[in-house]
Amino acid sequence: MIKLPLRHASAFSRCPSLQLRSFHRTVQASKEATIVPPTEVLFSESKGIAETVKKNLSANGFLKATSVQGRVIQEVLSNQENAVVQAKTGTGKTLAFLLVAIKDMLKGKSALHSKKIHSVILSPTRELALQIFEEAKKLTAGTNIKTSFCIGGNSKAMEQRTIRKGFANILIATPGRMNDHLSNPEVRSSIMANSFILDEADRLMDMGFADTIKDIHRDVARPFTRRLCFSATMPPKVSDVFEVILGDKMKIVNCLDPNEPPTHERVPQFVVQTKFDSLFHDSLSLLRDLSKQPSPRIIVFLPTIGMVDFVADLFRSHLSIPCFSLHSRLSTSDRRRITDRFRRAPKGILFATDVVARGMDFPNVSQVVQIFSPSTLDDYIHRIGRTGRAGKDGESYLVVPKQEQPFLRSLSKLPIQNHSVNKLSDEEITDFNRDLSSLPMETRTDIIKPLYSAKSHIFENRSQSGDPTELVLKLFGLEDEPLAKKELMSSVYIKNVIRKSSFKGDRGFRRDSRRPFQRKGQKSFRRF
Ligand SMILES: Nc1ncnc2c1ncn2[C@@H]1O[C@H](COP(=O)(O)OP(=O)(O)OP(=O)(O)O)[C@@H](O)[C@H]1O
Repeated sequence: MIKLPLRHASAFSRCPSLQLRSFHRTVQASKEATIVPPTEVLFSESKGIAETVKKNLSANGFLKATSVQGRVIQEVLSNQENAVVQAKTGTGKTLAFLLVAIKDMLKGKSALHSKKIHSVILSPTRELALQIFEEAKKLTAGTNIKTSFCIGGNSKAMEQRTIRKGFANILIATPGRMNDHLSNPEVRSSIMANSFILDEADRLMDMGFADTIKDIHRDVARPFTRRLCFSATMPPKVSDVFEVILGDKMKIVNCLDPNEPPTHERVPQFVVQTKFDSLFHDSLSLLRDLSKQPSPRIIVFLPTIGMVDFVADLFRSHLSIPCFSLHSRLSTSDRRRITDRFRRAPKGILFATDVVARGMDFPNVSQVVQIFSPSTLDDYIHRIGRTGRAGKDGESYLVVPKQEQPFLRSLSKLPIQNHSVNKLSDEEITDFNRDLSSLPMETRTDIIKPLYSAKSHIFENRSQSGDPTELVLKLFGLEDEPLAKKELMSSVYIKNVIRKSSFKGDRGFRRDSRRPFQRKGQKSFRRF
């Protein structure tokens, strides 16, 4: 039980970055103290929540606040302070910040008939922005509060009309599209923001959006605007950027018990370590076994857009369960359609990139499977957070080649157990390999190149991994295709990896998400 001194964040130094750095140190340091869980908070008895909103909460089955919601109601809703809020995945952070946005808006009676934008909420992905929009609509039903969204791929003209007509008191947006709109003076003059909220705040800073976020903050925030940053992970490296957003005074609400892992104990975590050329076979065998459970709803994360389509198409005919694939190269309408179909499917497997790794709240996801490791430990935490939400159970499987030991070492503090899959029979392997080899060589070679770039840390230590081109050629059934090897060796991805692998020794696993080819300080526009 840790009585975190964090509740008196103002006791920290006036310098916010020191506050946040102290926050990180304090959370780490306070091992021996005791966490005081919040008292049970019933929405119906909470101050600062409008009666209509209370009715909407009850109508949606939300009677009691979760831990983070209770802390936000008690420590943030009741004042005007900026705040950084950290809580585990799937614990209701969205509702927590929406309650603040609505309360801050209703504090001035004028807001009830206002045509202004009183709350700007930024999300790292279109899917998450739409999900927050749906939750905001439920909460504000029956009030005069209008909610809208601005996301890439949506009609910009229609969004501007919505803003001009005053139908966006709460505006949920992705950073790029929000920044576009802010170049329009009419949009800028429509903003009277009582709150500026960053959901998945560390991701927003990490995706190379930091400068864009600062630009939006400059155009949106007024002296009276409350700034809020929410996430399950707050790596120290974001402290400096937060300083620009949060100003010189902030409340730090940390719901993580530093004596517990940042993941959910009710979600057992397994790792399947395979030989490189058995990665597909073992992944398929695992998914086959998981598909036999009563209501299998599985999300499979893969490292590149090409791998998502390739593996989904290759596995589909070997699995007896609907398979969906989702990534950022699809149109917004296709992304919405696939997201909705998986959300409603009684059973199915969604193969995806990290486009759904954060925030996405698909109901009753039974397992998360990751084929190859994610880029960072935080990404691992967010990905497995797609299951075991709202107190439900789930399972997590990480299927990696033995060359990914450096990443597994970074998971050493998490309760991960080894798992052995039932091996495919020789006949099943022959059947699978026949399908694999029937795919055009160019298609398979094209998939390998970005995979090389995404997983180059595996290959840099050639003494451990062997000849990396041989490994991946064999995985894709191209070991006997000299043209494929020639094509690979001539590609820039491979040249960079081989150049970097000339450095001796195990470069170890990267602690941050900078791509291996990124020069220090280069923006990381991670596409997923
Ligand atoms: N008070 C509540 N009572 C019951 N269920 C709730 C409550 N608040 C939220 N939920 C449900 O919990 C689930 C997770 O909520 P939400 O997506 O906001 O989590 P999160 O903390 O934002 O997760 P992530 O860190 O992954 O973004 C949702 O299905 C939501 O409807």
